[in-house]
Amino acid sequence: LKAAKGGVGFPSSSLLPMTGTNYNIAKLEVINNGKSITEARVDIDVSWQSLEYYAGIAGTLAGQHIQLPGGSFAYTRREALGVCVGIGAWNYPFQIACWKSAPALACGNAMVFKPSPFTAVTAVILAEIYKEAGVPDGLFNVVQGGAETGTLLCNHPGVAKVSFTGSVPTGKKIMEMSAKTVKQVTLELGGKSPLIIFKDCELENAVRGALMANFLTQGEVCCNGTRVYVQREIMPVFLEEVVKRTKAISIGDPLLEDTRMGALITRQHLDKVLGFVSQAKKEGAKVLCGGEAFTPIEPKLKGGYYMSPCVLDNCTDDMTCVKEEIFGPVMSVMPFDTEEEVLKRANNTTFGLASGVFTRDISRAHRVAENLQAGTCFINNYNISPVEVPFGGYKQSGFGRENGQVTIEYYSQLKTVVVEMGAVDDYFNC
Ligand SMILES: NC(=O)C1=CN([C@@H]2O[C@H](COP(=O)(O)OP(=O)(O)OC[C@H]3O[C@@H](n4cnc5c(N)ncnc54)[C@H](O)[C@@H]3O)[C@@H](O)[C@H]2O)C=CC1
Repeated sequence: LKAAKGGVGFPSSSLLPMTGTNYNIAKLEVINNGKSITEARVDIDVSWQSLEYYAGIAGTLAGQHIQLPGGSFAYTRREALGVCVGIGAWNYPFQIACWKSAPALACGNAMVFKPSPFTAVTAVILAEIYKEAGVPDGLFNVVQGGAETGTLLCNHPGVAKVSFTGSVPTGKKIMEMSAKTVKQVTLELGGKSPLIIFKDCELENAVRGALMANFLTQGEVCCNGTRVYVQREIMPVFLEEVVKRTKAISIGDPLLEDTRMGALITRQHLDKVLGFVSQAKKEGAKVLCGGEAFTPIEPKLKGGYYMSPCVLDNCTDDMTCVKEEIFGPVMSVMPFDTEEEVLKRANNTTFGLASGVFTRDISRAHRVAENLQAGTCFINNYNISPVEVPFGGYKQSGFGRENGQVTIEYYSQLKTVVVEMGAVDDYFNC
């Protein structure tokens, strides 16, 4: 691992060259996960930005001074919670480890991080980086394992908080286990987010946005906008463009610079995603492109878990592909007529992680953003997650936030200190 890592230290400029520490971590992330090197590099950039951001915030943590009658006063101290557990999913292994550990350490906590067993490697690299940067032993720890290890961590009486990224069913279990000793919990769970495209949109951007909303990391992105609602008048031209571009996505060796879609995480997951496409066909959806297992021409990639990105037409709100999280490169497209109607349909889900709207009408854009029941609404773009901006869900997509200043609230607690400057009341007359 050390050899693969190459260099030492955190860079301080934005997007780095294709050599050096970041590139080597990105390469390992590709091997870990199967995503393209281009995306992995962005993940690693976002990760070090998270470390720098919270390192900067650490020195600004402060309480409040509150004047009371008679010269007395109170003040608040922002204090650490103690040992925090981070449990990660396999889609953004290094980034999730950074998004959890950076605010945790900045608030003075220790973290025990458990990566997904499918992507065990890069969290260890993060531990090595912390060590080389001077973090004392024991402050950031990586524990490997699956559900059993996660269960032990969540039940441990010495743990103050669990921050979890993963599926809704596991999130519910984590909450139940944490309740036994009243641990604080942050849950970043799944989604089935709506992307609403109005007829007055800038079409080129909307089409690019739909691709951004569906096909990053082979579609294995929790906040993806997989329910694409398109206003009826522009449906034919939208479909033509989106299908043309989806067919042009280069699938194959994720370590090559030109590749834009790599392999899914496991054979089992690939079969599950392909199963969703078959089910969609049975329920009446029309496959406009993709949705099949894909074999790249390079002999070494035969047997890899590749599939062609899929656009489904003729979808209706009651179909399985529209209701359930697929977590693969499958976009379901549906027509709508009015704003009121599409908002009702968009909100008719138990999830609430993200949402998006494309329109040139600024009043409508903000009205739609206000009325969508989701933790994030992207206007005229999709899947942009700068570290300064809070990220998290509504409804069964979870609670608590990652990124942004607000995350400090989720990794610290307030102590109130009350100071009496006068005499204590003789309340009991004795
Ligand atoms: N909201 C968000 O930010 C994100 C959500 N996800 C969601 O995660 C899912 C895919 O990721 P997976 O790794 O398959 O999810 P998962 O829920 O199966 O596993 C996530 C993590 O929890 C651990 N785990 C599993 N059972 C556990 C238990 N009983 N107790 C404690 N830990 C346990 C796993 O080992 C893994 O580290 C998708 O549904 C996706 O939507 C994924 C990435 C980001």
